[in-house]
Amino acid sequence: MTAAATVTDVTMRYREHTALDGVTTAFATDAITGLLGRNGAGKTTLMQLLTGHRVPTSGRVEVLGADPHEDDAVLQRICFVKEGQRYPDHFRVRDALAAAATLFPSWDEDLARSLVADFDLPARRQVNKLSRGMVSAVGITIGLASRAPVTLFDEPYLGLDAVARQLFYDRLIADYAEEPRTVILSTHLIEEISGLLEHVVLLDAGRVLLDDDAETLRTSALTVTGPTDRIAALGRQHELLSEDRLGGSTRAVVRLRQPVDAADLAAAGLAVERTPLQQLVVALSTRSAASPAAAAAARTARRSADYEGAIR
Ligand SMILES: Nc1ncnc2c1ncn2[C@@H]1O[C@H](COP(=O)(O)OP(=O)(O)OP(=O)(O)O)[C@@H](O)[C@H]1O
Repeated sequence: MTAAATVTDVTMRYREHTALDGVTTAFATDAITGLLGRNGAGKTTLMQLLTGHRVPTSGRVEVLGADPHEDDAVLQRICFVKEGQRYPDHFRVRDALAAAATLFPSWDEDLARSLVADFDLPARRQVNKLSRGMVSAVGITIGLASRAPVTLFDEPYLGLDAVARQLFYDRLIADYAEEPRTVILSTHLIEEISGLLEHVVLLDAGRVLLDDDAETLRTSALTVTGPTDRIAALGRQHELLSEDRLGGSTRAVVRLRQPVDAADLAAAGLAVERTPLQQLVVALSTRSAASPAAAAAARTARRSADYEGAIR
């Protein structure tokens, strides 16, 4: 993998609070990465470091081969779309877009116009008179039309309705296909975007809990329902991330340690389904909160890439 951005052993402290704790990860060039994690996990902080808005307490951040905090040329190639972005009071929509057009060398005016039309944005209205969702649409328009080689969206959908969010996802994937670039997207609406993601970085309390390609993750876990004793037997061979019991039956999210044959599980009276990414993220984050020791062990255990193709 060639990396557009690397983060090496980065710790970020705000006075006594450690927001990021020894984070090491990389963001592949021309890939869409989902930066996931619970509230306060450290996603925005990591994005602020990647975009030169903050300097880490320790560790190294490199974007397009330079320290983003010290390199203006690199900053021109990074677009950061933040939740709740503020604009100068007098700015109309078209002023915000015109300002962005001067900032980003790869700005695509045609794309900007078509997004303004798609989102039904009133170009002459002041941004601070727009609805919350419309302000988000302005940010999304800037993020896409910037065509910046590294584009970060930090929960960019605040107030956007389901139709507008789908429009964002559709336009993102269409434009990315035409002009591949490095996209880092932080969101809590995991299921909505899971189909877009090629890679997932899951943060938990300032640490990397999971760092893997999305396809590997999709095949690394199963949701299995059946008699509790058989699920317990499965748990001796694999890792049960979560269990819900109802009478003598249990439904469990199982992280596979070695390949399993779904037909064998079915023959043993177990119903098997794929685990949606959101459910896997919830199960991993919940387990980590319940048992920090288990989470630490999991972090140092084999990456789930080792389970590639685990479901036959
Ligand atoms: N300027 C700051 N001063 C002090 N603490 C901060 C500051 N910014 C963030 N934090 C703390 O650092 C931790 C990580 O915050 P961050 O905003 O990076 O999380 P997040 O994953 O983006 O959360 P959310 O999903 O809720 O947006 C939180 O505990 C937060 O309270």
